[in-house]
This record gives sequence, C-alpha cells and structure tokens, in this order.
Amino acid sequence: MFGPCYGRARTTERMQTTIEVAGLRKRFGQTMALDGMSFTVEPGQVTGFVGPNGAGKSTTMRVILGLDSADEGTALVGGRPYKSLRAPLHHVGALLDAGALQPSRTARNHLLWLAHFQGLGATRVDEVIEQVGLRSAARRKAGGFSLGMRQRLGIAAALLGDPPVLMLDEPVNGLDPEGIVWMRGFLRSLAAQGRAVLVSSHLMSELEDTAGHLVVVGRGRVVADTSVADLIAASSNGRVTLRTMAPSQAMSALARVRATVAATGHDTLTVSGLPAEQIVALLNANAVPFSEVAAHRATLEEAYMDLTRDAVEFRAAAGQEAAQ
Ligand SMILES: Nc1ncnc2c1ncn2[C@@H]1O[C@H](COP(=O)(O)OP(=O)(O)OP(=O)(O)O)[C@@H](O)[C@H]1O
Repeated sequence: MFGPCYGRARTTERMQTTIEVAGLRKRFGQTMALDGMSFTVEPGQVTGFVGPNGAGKSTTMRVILGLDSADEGTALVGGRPYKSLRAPLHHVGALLDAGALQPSRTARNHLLWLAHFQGLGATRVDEVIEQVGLRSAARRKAGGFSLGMRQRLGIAAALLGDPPVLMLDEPVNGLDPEGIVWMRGFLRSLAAQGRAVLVSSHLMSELEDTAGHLVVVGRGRVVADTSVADLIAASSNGRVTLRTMAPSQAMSALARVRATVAATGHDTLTVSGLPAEQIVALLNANAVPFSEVAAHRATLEEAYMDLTRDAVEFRAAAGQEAAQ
C-alpha cells in the first residue's frame, strides 16, 4: 500500500504522484467548458479544486481520466496520459459518481468484482473495506446504502489499486455532519501518506480544514493557484475588524478621518485605510467604547467570493440576457 500500513517499497519520484494539466480546451457546442485550464497537483497534500457550478471541474477530471477528450492541451497522471498507463488503477483512483454501482450486489461483492479486473484478490478487498469503515455493512446490498455509505464504498473502490493519485468529484456533497467530518479526516490522512489528492467542490467552506492548496477555477480556466494561507492573507490585506457597542459613534469618528467603514454585524465594523493602532487611538480620543480591534482575517469563503465574483457575474449577466 502507498500508506504506512502496508510495506511494499514504492518509488516516491515526484512525477509518479502528480497530475499535470496544461492548456486544456474543450467546447460543447456553444459552451466553452475548458478555456486553457492549467495546473499541477502535488503529492502530500489535499488540493481543493473549487469554482462555481459550470466552471469546468468535472470536465477537467473526466479529461484527466480519459473519459472525455480535450480539443487542445494535455492531461498527465504520473507524467503520462491516462490512456497510456498499463495498469491505470494502480496509478490513479477516482470517485466521480458514487451512484455508479449495481444495487443488487453486496458492497463486498461489488469490490470483489472490481478487484478481479485489476488482478487483485479478496485480501485487498477486505483491507479497503476496513480502511473506509464499512466492515459491518460489507455483506449488505449496496442499493440500500445511504449516500454517505455509497461515498465510502466509492472511495474503497478508488483505493483498491493503492494508487498514489486520487481524484474525488464533490465527495462531501450531500453528506450529513458526521459524514463530512469523517470524509475530511480521511482525505487528510490519504494526503499524509504522500498521495496527491485532488478534491472538487463548488463550496469553499467544504474544503475548510481539509485542503492545503487551492486551484480556484471560473469559466474554464484557473483564476488562482495558491496555498490556503496565502489566499487568506491576500484577501485580508489592510482590513481591521472593530467590535463595539457604539457602532454609530465609531462610524462617525472614523468617517471624520476618511477611513472606509462597513458594518459587518450588529456590533462589528470592518475598517480599511487606517492601521489598527491608529483606530485604537482615535476611539480612545473620542471616548468610543470598544471590546476588540484586530487585523481582519478573511475567511476562505470571503477570499473565494473575491476571486470568483467575475465568473459568477458573467453567468448572471449571461442568464439575464438569455431571459430577455
Ligand atoms: N456533455 C456535455 N454536453 C454539453 N455541455 C456540457 C457537457 N458537460 C459539461 N457541459 C458544460 O460545460 C460546462 C462545464 O461543466 P462542468 O460539469 O465541467 O462544470 P463543474 O465545474 O463541474 O460544475 P458543477 O459544480 O455544476 O458540477 C458547463 O457549462 C456545462 O453545462
């Protein structure tokens, strides 16, 4: 296994554990689904693949897996096109559609059937069942599984070949809170074993605490390729959060020195154009009570909204035009 729990030696060459996408273009009729999509997924971390609905995430994943062909550009797994890999499931595991299973088969039989085509036996099937926590349900028909259990089964299938690269399309979508917590921890543990893990979502909040790196997409191309820490720092730039029981007094005092102020809660203001120390001095000089003045730390959601605003506005405008 690629992880620490199964000892076969495996080379850790960087090229083996990456996804490299360069200049992908793909058109469906009038729709430009991919418009120069380029990014690399590195090993050892979860990379979030985020963007609004229709941004091109699923199409990119399908092209990487050879399920769709691009009009232009290249998509490589471990340095090679998927279709040229001799035992592809040992290179990359994917969860694109958790519903894709035979409802009348038990979970274990479903996995045994998949394992058979990869030259793998029952021992490996039982290992992955254990890994995803499905032991007690393994002999039940998959048709009766909840979405969370189907997702676990889909991940077990993706792990069968012990691949160094994993790709999951919206794995958290529709899960209950317990399922979400499990999925986040599990994805982090797969990355901690040295795998390259690409996880798509249209909600940034779903990737909070999971992804270390983000590829943010809109309109078929990358709008940001950054670590989570850098993205938050860039979006927080120069803003200060002020908590006060006298927001209107504070707003007047700040307006007099031409700071920009926005009310962001009943007792919270976000101030730009004035450093925190000067805000404190100003509030003290004007006898305005306050409980907190702190450099603002943007949430991942705010940073994401900043980045994808254009893509969303474009879609809203296009929708309005079409409706007229
Ligand atoms: N088979 C297809 N035929 C026609 N249009 C398609 C097809 N597949 C995707 N598209 C279009 O391509 C664009 C990108 O779709 P894609 O599913 O890749 O986006 P996405 O980012 O995965 O969105 P979502 O979060 O909604 O799944 C969309 O405008 C979509 O309608």
